Amino acid sequence: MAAARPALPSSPTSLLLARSISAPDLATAPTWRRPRRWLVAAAGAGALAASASAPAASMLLRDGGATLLVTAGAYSLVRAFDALTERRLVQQSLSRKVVHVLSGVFFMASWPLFSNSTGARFFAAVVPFLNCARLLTYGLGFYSDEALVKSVTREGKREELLRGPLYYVIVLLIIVLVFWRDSPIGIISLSMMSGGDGFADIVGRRFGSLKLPFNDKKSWVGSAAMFISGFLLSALMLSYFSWLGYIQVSWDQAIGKLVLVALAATAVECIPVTDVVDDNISVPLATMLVAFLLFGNTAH
Ligand SMILES: C/C(=C\COP(=O)(O)O)CCC[C@H](C)CCC[C@H](C)CCCC(C)C
Ligand SMILES: Nc1ccn([C@@H]2O[C@H](COP(=O)(O)OP(=O)(O)O)[C@@H](O)[C@H]2O)c(=O)n1
Repeated sequence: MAAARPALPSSPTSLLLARSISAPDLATAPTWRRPRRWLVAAAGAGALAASASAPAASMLLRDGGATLLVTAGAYSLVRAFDALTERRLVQQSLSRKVVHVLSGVFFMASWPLFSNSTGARFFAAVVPFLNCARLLTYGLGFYSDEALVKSVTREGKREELLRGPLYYVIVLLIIVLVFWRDSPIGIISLSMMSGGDGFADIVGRRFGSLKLPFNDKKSWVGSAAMFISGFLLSALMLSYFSWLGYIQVSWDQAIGKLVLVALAATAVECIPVTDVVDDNISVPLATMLVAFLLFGNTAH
């Protein structure tokens, strides 16, 4: 009586495995040549795991690639302004502020490069984290990076890296981890810090002859530039993320709320507390508070 034929495995890999010993051989093959049941089961499990984790693998690949790309972008931005400052095509104080504006805006604009996985924000957070480490390393003098110092400091002193620039990048890290791209609070806070505060300096230094009565270091024009650029950039970035489907914006209410948030951020920026709290801390914190009170966690 012919020996009972073992049931052929059904999953793709185990079929492949079994095919290496064709079906008729299975019945007559000596025991040592029959695939062990555990081996067939393991191969089947592997095939199932591989087919189930394909999307996860592609997300991992996408997030890893986006992290590398944005990190390279950050490095290139600083290098570009180092070259412009070196060739005296851009003043050092202007270079710092343009890097201040562009790094926040470009970083926010890069967020859709990352996948929809729950871990995507942690990949995005790697970029400000690496720049934190970079600013600390060079600001504390463990190594020197003249390009970085020239493009993001006013007086070319490495210790300056440990104040404004470091606070700025820490705020970027917090915004990515806490709010990410599906909350208007982070988008508006980053817009006010990068666009608002950045243009307040750029415009105020040039045209700000009429100083504020309560703060002779700031001007009416600079504060107006803060309000207008912060409001416009916030509206632009809310539109960007809304258009991409990350948030829903009810513009009939959002515009009025954005005006109030921009007013609050501008008020905080112009009060004379810079000696106590850096603008890169006070402006985003004030914006987060007011945006949370007005928007909650939705942009309605
Ligand atoms: C100069 C900066 C802050 C100083 O502000 P303030 O004291 O003058 O008010 C900004 C420092 C930027 C930092 C060196 C680089 C940050 C890069 C960012 C995390 C990612 C940008 C990516 C994008 C694609 C360019
Ligand atoms: N509201 C403002 C803000 C800045 N500014 C001008 O920009 C310069 C730098 O501003 P700031 O001290 O806020 O600079 P950061 O602390 O943002 O780097 C000030 O000394 C003013 O000349 C202004 O005129 N009005």
